[in-house]
Amino acid sequence: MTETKLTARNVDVYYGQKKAIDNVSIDIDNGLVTAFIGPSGCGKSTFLRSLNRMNDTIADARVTGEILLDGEDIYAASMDPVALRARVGMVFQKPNPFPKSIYENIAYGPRIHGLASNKADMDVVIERSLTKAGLWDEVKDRLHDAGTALSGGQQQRLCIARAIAVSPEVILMDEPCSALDPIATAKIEELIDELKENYAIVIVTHSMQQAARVSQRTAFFHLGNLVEYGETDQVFTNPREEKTKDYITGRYG
Ligand SMILES: Nc1ncnc2c1ncn2[C@@H]1O[C@H](COP(=O)(O)OP(=O)(O)OP(=O)(O)O)[C@@H](O)[C@H]1O
Repeated sequence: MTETKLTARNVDVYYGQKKAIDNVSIDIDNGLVTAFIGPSGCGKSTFLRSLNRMNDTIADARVTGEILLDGEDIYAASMDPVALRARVGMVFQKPNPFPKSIYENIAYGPRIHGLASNKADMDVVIERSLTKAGLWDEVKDRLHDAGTALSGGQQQRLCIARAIAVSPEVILMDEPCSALDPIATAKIEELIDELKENYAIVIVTHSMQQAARVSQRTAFFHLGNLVEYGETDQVFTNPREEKTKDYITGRYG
């Protein structure tokens, strides 16, 4: 039995006068991976960013409608966006470690959220996060080296470890493999598969092969609309909508 983690109801997102997302409603479930696919500019990243209020950081962006996390309105005045982004973490297209050590990259979040009261507790959080991100064995002897000195794929796993360190409930990934080679991509995909047991994961991807490999649900966006949402197998093998069919058969995009 899956349980709904995030619910969007009639969500519009505007940049100034321009509507980039039009009346999207979707339930995102725990314990599985949901892929957002669709042609460039269809609003996948915009909608993803509305799920943890990252659009707040873009001047001009405005979100209307309702987004609920475990039934709680994330746009309510009482919701602290910093606390929200710990619960709904994000991994970006380009790995973006802080210009600090591997250790400090992960320690930062738990420290500001008060999740480790002393060095021993922090060490446990660091080891646990790096282990879950599949990076511990590769970096355990050089935790004080710069995060930016790692390979691209390792940096992306470091960013995943950083998101995990604050015990999120949801992890949003915006094309997390687009800057990585096939081997590093395969590692991240394996990791996503392992992580889904404990989190709701949403991944924006340009690669339909990747969506088919890693996700259990797929949402197809087109021109700001959510055209089709369903089990990944169904969307790819038996799409309900003509537009979805055109996209997955490569007729446009
Ligand atoms: N910061 C911004 N200011 C103004 N318009 C924006 C901004 N970000 C995105 N847009 C516009 O909103 C629409 C949706 O863009 P978005 O980046 O969400 O699409 P996408 O599906 O993620 O595209 P891609 O796959 O190319 O990353 C596009 O028309 C884009 O030009």
